[in-house]
Amino acid sequence: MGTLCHLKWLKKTLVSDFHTWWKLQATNTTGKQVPRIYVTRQIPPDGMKILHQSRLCHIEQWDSEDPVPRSELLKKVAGIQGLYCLLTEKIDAEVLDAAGPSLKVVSTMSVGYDHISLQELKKRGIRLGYTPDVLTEAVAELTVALLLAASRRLLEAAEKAKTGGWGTWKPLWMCGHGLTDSTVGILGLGRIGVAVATRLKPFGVKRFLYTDMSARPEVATSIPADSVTVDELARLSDFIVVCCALTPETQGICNKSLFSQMKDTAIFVNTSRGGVVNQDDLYQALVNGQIAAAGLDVTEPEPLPTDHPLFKLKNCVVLPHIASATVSTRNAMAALAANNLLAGLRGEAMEKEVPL
Ligand SMILES: O=C(O)C(=O)CO
Repeated sequence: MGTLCHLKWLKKTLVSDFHTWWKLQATNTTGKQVPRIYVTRQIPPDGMKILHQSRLCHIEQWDSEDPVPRSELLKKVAGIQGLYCLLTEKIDAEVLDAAGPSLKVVSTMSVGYDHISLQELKKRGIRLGYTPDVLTEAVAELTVALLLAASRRLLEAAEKAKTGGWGTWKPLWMCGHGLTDSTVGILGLGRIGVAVATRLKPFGVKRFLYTDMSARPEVATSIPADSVTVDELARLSDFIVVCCALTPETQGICNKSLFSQMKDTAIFVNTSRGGVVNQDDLYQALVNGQIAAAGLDVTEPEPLPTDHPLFKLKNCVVLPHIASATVSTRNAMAALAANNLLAGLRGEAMEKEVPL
């Protein structure tokens, strides 16, 4: 056999061996074909354990802390039945077409699903699982921490202390704004908005206001919080906390109009999605002293480039989207997403499913 022929034979053998191996991988111990799923990242152990122990599916994974490159995702989804994804993956017609008609379930390890085209899923009859509730407390806690960091100038003050800017105790130095007797406005009174209000109440907040797509009297009375328009929220609040989902209605809702009506002592906090805020307008409001300070856990894009003007402002605290980042919360999210995926593959009701 000539060298070329030999190489061709070797390639054919390897390819055929790969197909045999692949078929073996995609069967369970009873020899039955099992669904193939793709997991787009390293996920917390509780989620992985549930997927492995189910023995219900053959798992392929992007085994990295960093997002799967788009080209790799498009390749890997071909022929899968289930997709376990994160908020960093845009799941649109291109991905769904690459997956093909075998795809039955998408499960995202997030409460937000603005990265997924619901319309495209619906068109193809694909079900969607998500992870509400399990992260509510962690996100609310971080929202309070961020609010305090921005309003009491924690990062600025700590930096001064560390770098020799701490001269002596000065009556007018590093003064911020406190929650006692304040009015707090919540944009989006869902589970997280309510949890934030509950946590802020013991700080002595005088009045809670909220704006939502429609009034939510049942939850609002438990705080209590008054329903107002966006303009009233802007004018009356000492603190505005954004807790709404990113939808076509909320895209860019925090803009020049909102910031220009806010008090110049007011603090703006966002732990929902960066797309809710017009960042150029926010930057101008912070630079021009239209508002006192901002705390952002989410930005557009993410990560926010290190040379972004918002990073240059003393009165803006930017965190790298860590609101749900506690060990137990991330494990709970991973487990819920895994259980949703498995339920979907079995054709059963998911614990948390987005109605399409
Ligand atoms: O679950 C989500 O949507 C997040 O933003 C994670 O904190």
